[in-house]
Amino acid sequence: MKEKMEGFVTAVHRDRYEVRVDGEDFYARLKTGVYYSEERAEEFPTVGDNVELVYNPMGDSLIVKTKNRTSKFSRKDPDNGRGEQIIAANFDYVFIMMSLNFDFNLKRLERYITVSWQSGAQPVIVLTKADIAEDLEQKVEMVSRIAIGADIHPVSSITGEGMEQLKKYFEPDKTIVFLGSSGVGKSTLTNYLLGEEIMETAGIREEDSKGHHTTTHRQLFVLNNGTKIIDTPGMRELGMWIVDDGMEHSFSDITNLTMQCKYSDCTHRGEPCCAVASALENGTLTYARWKNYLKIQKESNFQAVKESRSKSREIKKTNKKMVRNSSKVNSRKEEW
Ligand SMILES: Nc1nc2c(ncn2[C@@H]2O[C@H](COP(=O)(O)OP(=O)(O)OP(=O)(O)O)[C@@H](O)[C@H]2O)c(=O)[nH]1
Ligand SMILES: [Zn+2]
Repeated sequence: MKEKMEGFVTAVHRDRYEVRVDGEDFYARLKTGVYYSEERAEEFPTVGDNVELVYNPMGDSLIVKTKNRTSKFSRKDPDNGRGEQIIAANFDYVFIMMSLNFDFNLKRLERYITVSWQSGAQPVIVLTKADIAEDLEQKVEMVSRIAIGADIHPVSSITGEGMEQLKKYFEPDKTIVFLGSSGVGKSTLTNYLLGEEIMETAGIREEDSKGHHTTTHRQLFVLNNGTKIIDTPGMRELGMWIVDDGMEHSFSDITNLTMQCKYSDCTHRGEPCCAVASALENGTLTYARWKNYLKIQKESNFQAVKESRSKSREIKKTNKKMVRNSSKVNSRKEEW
């Protein structure tokens, strides 16, 4: 008898998945007929995905369905037929972790915030190593100017500062994904919270005793209270993120300004009555933020142009007229 089960993916290996079903872990593989058939509709599962699988008592179970996602991090992947690689799925909060010492970088933070809004989850800014921060207040103030709509928590895993406020995110049934450079203190923070025995997992203890980082093997772990944490190495590479819609959130101050320009097609390059120019002049918008906005936007436009090009190639085969229109749109975008 084939038994169908539902679970979520806790780790992705080369061609094998770890799936947790009712607190028990199973190894599983993709069912070829579903995932590799010509007309397949199933998305490859990633860490955090809810999947259906058919239990196999003799070996690896078979994943037969990837359920719809509530949120996702995706990266451009030219090698993948879909042009997109999903790195994590179904999380509620993105802990954007940045240390308050040498790792502190507002430009990168603006990027992190953008990809977080894009993901569909709520960004939470966690500024680590508050104990060794210079100019703490000043830095928090700088962050608050760019982190529109996100809570900011300066914390220290050494002194415990700020930890109390973080606990509210660690609720049963919530999933938190960690986003941040190597060395910002993700493992230390997790262990700190574990040490307080709010939550712990066997998986973590196991790896700690070997002296390994908690992040080397398990990519999703479940705390005792039911909170899920996703910490995958894939989250560390920031390049090639898909950011299009996220910009409206993360740069909502600039989006609002551009709507106040006199001309609706203002390019903000010297037209009269340009709200962006005035804001730059009176200092309500910094040049650094404006430049970073343009840079991120340019990258995402570039991607949009590339995508519509490859789409138009597909269409070309069947409909030449549509291609003409689509290349018109492309050339307008490129002029920008
Ligand atoms: N002073 C201070 N040092 C910290 C704090 N948190 C972490 N560290 C130190 O920063 C270093 C890196 O911490 P990790 O927790 O390993 O960083 P990580 O983000 O997990 O790094 P990866 O696993 O490589 O992604 C270690 O030497 C920690 O002791 C903190 O709050 N204050
Ligand atoms: Zn303008």
